[in-house]
Amino acid sequence: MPQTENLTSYYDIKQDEDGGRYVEVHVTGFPLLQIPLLNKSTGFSREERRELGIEGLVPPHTNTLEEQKARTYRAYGRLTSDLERHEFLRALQDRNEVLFYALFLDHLEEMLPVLYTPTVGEAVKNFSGIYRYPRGLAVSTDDIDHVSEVLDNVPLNDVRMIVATDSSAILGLGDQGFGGMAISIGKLSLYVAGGGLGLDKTLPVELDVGTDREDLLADPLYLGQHHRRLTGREYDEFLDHFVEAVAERYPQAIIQWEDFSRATAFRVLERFRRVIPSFNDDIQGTGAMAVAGLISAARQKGERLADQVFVVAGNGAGGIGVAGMIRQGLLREGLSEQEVQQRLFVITKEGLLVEGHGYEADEFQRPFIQPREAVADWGAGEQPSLLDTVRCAGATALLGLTGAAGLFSEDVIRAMHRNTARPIVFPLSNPTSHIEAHPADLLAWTDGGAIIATGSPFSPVTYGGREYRVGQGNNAFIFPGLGFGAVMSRAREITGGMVMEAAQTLADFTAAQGGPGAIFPHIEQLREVSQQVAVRVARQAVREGVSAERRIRNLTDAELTEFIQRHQWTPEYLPYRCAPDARPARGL
Ligand SMILES: O=C([O-])CC(=O)C(=O)O
Ligand SMILES: [Mg+2]
Repeated sequence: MPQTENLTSYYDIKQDEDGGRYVEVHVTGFPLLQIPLLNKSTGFSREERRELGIEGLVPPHTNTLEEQKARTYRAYGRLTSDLERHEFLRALQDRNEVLFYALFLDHLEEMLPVLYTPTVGEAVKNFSGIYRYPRGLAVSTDDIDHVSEVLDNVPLNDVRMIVATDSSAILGLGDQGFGGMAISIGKLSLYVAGGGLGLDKTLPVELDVGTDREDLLADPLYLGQHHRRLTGREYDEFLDHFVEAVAERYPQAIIQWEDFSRATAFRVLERFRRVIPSFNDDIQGTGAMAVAGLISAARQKGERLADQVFVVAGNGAGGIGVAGMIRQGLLREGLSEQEVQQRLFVITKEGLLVEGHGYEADEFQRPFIQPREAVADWGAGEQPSLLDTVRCAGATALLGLTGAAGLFSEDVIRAMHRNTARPIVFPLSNPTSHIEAHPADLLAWTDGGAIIATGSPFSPVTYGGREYRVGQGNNAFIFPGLGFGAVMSRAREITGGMVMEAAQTLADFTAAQGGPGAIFPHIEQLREVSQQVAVRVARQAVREGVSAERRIRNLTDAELTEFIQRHQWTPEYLPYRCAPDARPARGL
């Protein structure tokens, strides 16, 4: 075990006599410049350089953060592909985090698609090729019996938010092995940029249980474990060890489960959600986002959720998660279970989720299985197709979570358009290459009537001389606020009520501030949305008695907002001082 000497932390944030904050660093000299959380690069003042032993190690001229941003943005402007831009920004993050977030927040709309969906999909696929810096924790099958030692190696003392994936269903891209780490990293950068969580409070995790991809297994340059995925008891034990070790090292941490295939997503969530506060982003985050968008879309038609007939294409974690949230939304509007069943249809790869095809074996999709009688008079055979279902059920809202590019064909959309002048169509699969239909086609096939939102970003589309903004229905509008609200309320559990509250907040925000015709807010509003989501989620945690944070129990709404704002991190350079006990390391 390596000696950690007596260093408990690399730095402390302190206050001077006048109440000004400064950073007291315990590490100085060359190593200080190697820690992205602390490195100000050319931003160190003359005095700091002298005191910290880095004179001569950075260029002579001292830059302000504004100047550094301008310089970096100019270099960024010279790049020619999105993957290159992604690598550039990630390299900046691994060098100087304050500058990275300052730049990212200034250019959120431009850079979100580069750091996150859709380009993050490319980063996942190419991860072994672009790997550079040890960001994030790899917990692999080699570590199964000493996960706590592995966690002890993480140089962060107070992690509150972990995004963990086993990479079995990354976006709509399927099994991606170790490359899924890029998703955990990307999601957490949104927690910081969008939610305002502190940099040192986040930990990306790749749970490397192996991969079933032959091409990866055969590739000596692939960086993950070269064996097939663990399954069954071994898999469960692996996760048990991981969760146990997290709870021990970071007792206040929340886990966001990300991109697990349906076979494990629901099981993992149920197994751990009361053991450690956790939620599944694809089931609950995507579900909440979709319901928020559907509320906004129905409102535009002067209707309610309960007036729609929903077809959800996809029975993975996202599809079943969305169906579950729609069901909750409909029940909340006063429909009975039976009425919900008559208005909510799920489509699998084989066709409608209907009785008699073995779907019953999966308890999580059971609530959405249609009884045979319901489709008996459709004249559509044993298992109606998507088109049959849209036509015969009279669908007015269609959501895609299949990863199947082009699934929403002209036939399907025209059939919907016969059901309603304003079909709600959300092709939500990510990245863009896997989308079920393109917004321009959807508008063309519905004479401009479709109400559209996509999971990946799209530029506005012109149809019939009018410009249509395409709302981005991405769980990025939910998870940073949901997670941050749970962190701030120190929630012991993330309840269904908290998730529903996040959805309602997003819908309310869109109505109030999204602009005319908006189904989702603008991406630049991400921080505002996330803050409101965090406040209302924290309030809901108190209401449900799951908040362990005494300080917020009796706060008014305004006070709670103020409390949350006060804890939101924003990128800035604080002055540095050298800790009295700091001992610069000498020589290699
Ligand atoms: O990552 C995204 O853009 C949204 C998401 O969770 C997914 O598609 O799996
Ligand atoms: Mg996901």
